[in-house]
Amino acid sequence: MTNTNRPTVMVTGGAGYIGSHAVLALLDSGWSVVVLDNLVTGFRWAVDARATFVEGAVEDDALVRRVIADHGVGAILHFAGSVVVPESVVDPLKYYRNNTAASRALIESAVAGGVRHFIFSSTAATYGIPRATPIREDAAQVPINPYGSSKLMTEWMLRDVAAAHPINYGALRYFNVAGADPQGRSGQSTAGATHLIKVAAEAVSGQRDHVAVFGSDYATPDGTGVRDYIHVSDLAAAHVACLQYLVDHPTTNLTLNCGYGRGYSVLEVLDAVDRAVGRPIPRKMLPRRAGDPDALVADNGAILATLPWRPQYDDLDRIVADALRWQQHLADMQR
Ligand SMILES: NC(=O)c1ccc[n+]([C@@H]2O[C@H](COP(=O)([O-])OP(=O)(O)OC[C@H]3O[C@@H](n4cnc5c(N)ncnc54)[C@H](O)[C@@H]3O)[C@@H](O)[C@H]2O)c1
Ligand SMILES: O=c1ccn([C@@H]2O[C@H](COP(=O)(O)OP(=O)(O)O[C@H]3O[C@H](CO)[C@@H](O)[C@H](O)[C@H]3O)[C@@H](O)[C@H]2O)c(=O)[nH]1
Repeated sequence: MTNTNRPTVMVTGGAGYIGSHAVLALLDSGWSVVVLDNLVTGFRWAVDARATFVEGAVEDDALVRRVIADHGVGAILHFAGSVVVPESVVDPLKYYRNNTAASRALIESAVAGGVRHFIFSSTAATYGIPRATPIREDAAQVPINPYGSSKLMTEWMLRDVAAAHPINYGALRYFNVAGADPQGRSGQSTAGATHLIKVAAEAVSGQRDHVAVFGSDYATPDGTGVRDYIHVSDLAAAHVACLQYLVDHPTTNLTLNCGYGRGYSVLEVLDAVDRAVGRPIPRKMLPRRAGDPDALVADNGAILATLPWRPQYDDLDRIVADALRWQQHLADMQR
């Protein structure tokens, strides 16, 4: 579709965890989608058959410009990137290349190709250690790792580019994304996961013999880290709502936290997993992991006030159940 109200959407990283759910949400809402992904951590099978798939990198200027022109791309949802915080500490240049520099190239191609709308996967990691929680969008952004810095620089590029060129943007700062498509069409599939709920799901399916609890001396009610877990399908729906807003308000930009505004501790999450499977999954109390803040909880007042988005799956047990079901599906596929 090249109609300006419903432009074709290019989804970078659409073969990855969050991107594949956004592709489903866009397609289910009637948008035309072309996915661009180099499959470094994504999976070709994760891309719904209704979308066009192009294998390639966002920093491949010639390819990206050809895709924009050939498909009449009018909006980009940019999920592609490197996402492992501890890896960013040991290999920061990878993150400045694949997140910051690659995004710079993509944004330049977008401007050159006349793309009018751009949504960027930002992160609560741009806040660093918050002074106050819940965190508002106007809180200081002082990232404590290269991953967060690489993402913050992309937010700055978008701010400056939108002031200079006819493009508007949404910077969506995700809190902790978890769960899987309730219809079982996608989920978190990358091996070697570090995310708590994914790690716990691997322990349930027998791929790990325990879950490590990193730190029990945090300034939180039970001493373990507190996070705001958002169901990936609610997050995907927020992207569709954001896109429609950008199309309807072509001179407005949005920077929005994506979370439920409520935190759960590591132990509360593991209790939910135990409840779901009806047996205790072994836990090992370990020292703190480097760079983990005590608590990260979103103030989600802005997204609720701006978009018609309302969470459908704001329930830890539901998030855990969907994650476990997807993990079982992956295990069955590997058999
Ligand atoms: N998972 C979270 O909790 C979380 C939280 C905050 C922000 N984010 C952001 O959300 C986005 C998606 O994360 P995810 O968890 O789905 O990760 P993911 O690794 O599953 O998805 C990333 C996708 O991008 C692709 N990709 C990577 N580099 C590319 C490049 N240069 N060109 C083309 N494709 C490339 C990968 O193959 C993969 O399919 C990332 O930008 C991440 O920083 C994730
Ligand atoms: O095996 C594990 C894994 C995690 N944790 C703890 O669980 C909490 C959540 O950790 P994790 O799931 O790894 O997420 P975060 O480190 O909070 O980071 C995620 O959430 C951020 C936004 O809040 C994103 O920017 C990052 O990309 C994403 O990895 C933290 O307190 C961890 O210390 C454990 O105790 N054991």
